[in-house]
Amino acid sequence: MKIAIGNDHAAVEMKQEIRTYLEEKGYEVINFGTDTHESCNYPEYGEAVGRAVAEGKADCGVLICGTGVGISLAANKVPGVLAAVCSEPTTARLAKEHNNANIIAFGARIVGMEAAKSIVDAYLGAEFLGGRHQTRVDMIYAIEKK
Ligand SMILES: O=C[C@H](O)[C@H](O)[C@H](O)COP(=O)(O)O
Repeated sequence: MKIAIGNDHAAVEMKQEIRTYLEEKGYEVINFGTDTHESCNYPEYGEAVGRAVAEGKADCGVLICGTGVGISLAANKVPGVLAAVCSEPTTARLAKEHNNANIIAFGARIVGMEAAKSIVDAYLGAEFLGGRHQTRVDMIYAIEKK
């Protein structure tokens, strides 16, 4: 499974640790940066990860900025992306089970490292449940076509 990962300057250490954590679990991680503390603009990284997921270059994505909000907003502008900000594991699990989110986002200034790992684990361990949830996800994608 390929996971695209991206972040801004607020989340360099957390990205690096989550990247290593995922690689040690056997996932292939495609890093879109940033990898420096120089102030940068999160839309660039949200879009890059969003496009990688939407184009099938990655199976899903992980985005991290200060709060997870800005970088997920940017990713959600890419057609085909459903990026969900999650600050705890239950929401992360349900973002997959109910919403079929293909990107999970969180904030390095909001959650600690262990919580971040739990969020990622909960998301990656979940399966989309389909059924009534498929109907609703289809409705979300239909909004892109209006
Ligand atoms: O939603 C946006 C993110 O939290 C950014 O990481 C944050 O706005 C960056 O702020 P600053 O440029 O003050 O480090």
